[in-house]
Amino acid sequence: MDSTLTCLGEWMPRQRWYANKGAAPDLRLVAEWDLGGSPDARVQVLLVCDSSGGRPSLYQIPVVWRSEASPAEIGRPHGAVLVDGTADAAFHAVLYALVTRGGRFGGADGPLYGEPSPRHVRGSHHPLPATVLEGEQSNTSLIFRGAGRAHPVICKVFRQVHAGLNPDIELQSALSEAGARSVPPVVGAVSAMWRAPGDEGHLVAGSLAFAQEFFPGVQDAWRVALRAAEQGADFSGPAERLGVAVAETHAALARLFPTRPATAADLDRTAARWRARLHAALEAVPELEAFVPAVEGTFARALAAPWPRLQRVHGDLHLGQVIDVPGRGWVLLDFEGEPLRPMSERHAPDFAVRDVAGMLRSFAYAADSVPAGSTGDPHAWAATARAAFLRGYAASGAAETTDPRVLSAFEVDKALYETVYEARNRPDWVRIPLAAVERIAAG
Ligand SMILES: Nc1ncnc2c1ncn2[C@@H]1O[C@H](COP(=O)(O)OP(=O)(O)O)[C@@H](O)[C@H]1O
Ligand SMILES: O=P(O)(O)O[C@H]1O[C@H](CO)[C@@H](O[C@H]2O[C@H](CO)[C@@H](O)[C@H](O)[C@H]2O)[C@H](O)[C@H]1O
Repeated sequence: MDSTLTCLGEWMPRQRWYANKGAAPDLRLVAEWDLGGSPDARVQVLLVCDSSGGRPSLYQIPVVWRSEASPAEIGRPHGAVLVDGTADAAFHAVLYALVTRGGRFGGADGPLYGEPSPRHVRGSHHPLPATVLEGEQSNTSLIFRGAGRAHPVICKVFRQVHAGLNPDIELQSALSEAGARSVPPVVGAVSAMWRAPGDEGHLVAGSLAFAQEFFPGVQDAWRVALRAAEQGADFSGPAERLGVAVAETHAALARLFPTRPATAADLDRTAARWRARLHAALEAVPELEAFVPAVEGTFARALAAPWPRLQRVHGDLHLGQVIDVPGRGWVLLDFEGEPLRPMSERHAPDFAVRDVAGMLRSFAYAADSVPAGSTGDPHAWAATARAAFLRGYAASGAAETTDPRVLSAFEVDKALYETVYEARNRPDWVRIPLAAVERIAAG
């Protein structure tokens, strides 16, 4: 009869959030918490360490143990029915209570606890059943539509978990508390303490879930921009407002968290990371070899230019991370940074130009995704959106503008990151960042 870990090992590689695609997971249980439920639906949160990749990764797997078959079944360890908690109403109810009302559950090494935000108005209502947000997500988000006057809530269950406060929670909570309207109001969070899977096994605390108000009926800008690019419809108005919103968010982050001038050591570290990404991209997509001299040239020109200050940033800004909310304006989501970057780097002050470059790459991504034969000229569309975004960013006067040589280098670096990301997750899309590197190389 299969064990729980065997069932998880067969199920995890089929999940979008499983990072080490192509390998069989090598799993070890690190922590588990019993979160109640009923005798027919026992709710647990498991932390499992996967050592199949180069670097061990710790995954959060909420589960529900049921006696009857379920459409969200993971497997049947020891004859019982093990269900994916994110698709099960019993886990939804516990999660909603944790983020809106708080609570604490003991574990062998430390507790799992929920904390509502001090600004969140606690409701006594019961949520309607949650739905899982569809889409290509690194995590799993649940939407609670709520009853009565309660606001809908989106709760992101982090799949890869790390010691320390998740930057998504850290940055968005600080911005929201400072009154920024460019992030959704915070509802609450879930954290836990566990023994780190390394040799020393010391006790650490980390984030498991983050809940914010959900804006219903708003499409993410990727879908909106893609449609505009397909139709050749002008996007310069929204792009310019988006530039202003990103600049104001950068300025707010620079007020809320420490900033410092870039030193020679920062430039060396950045250059080393650019080169490491170039090598990773070459391994994933050997066709890039022909463009190496041009890429190296872009890096060298940037390193000779003046550099901006370091500060906390979004870290993975693209059109899929922003929504244009009627009556509120542009809202930025998901401040977790790039999923392929180590968490220690994502917590550190960085260059705001990384976000600007990410958004510029995204306009180009939309243009390169337009099916052949559509009306309009997608590349002219992207050029107009790009110029409008940069105009908004500079005109707001809120944030530092960066030397164009430094911006170009961050754009190439982002395209190299995208090459690796797409090779691992969506191989059919690799042609998009590859074409970008080729264009940059052609000058
Ligand atoms: N507060 C919100 N209101 C409306 N839509 C949201 C909200 N938060 C997230 N979304 C939608 O969910 C998608 C995924 O959320 P995100 O935080 O980017 O998750 P992930 O870290 O898994 O990529 C976003 O692109 C957006 O479309
Ligand atoms: O949203 P995530 O933090 O999970 O970001 C990762 O996945 C993104 C794709 O979902 C990826 O973004 C790339 O594709 C987008 C279109 O789907 C495009 O808008 C972006 O410009 C492009 O980078 C992102 O790089 C990755 O970190």
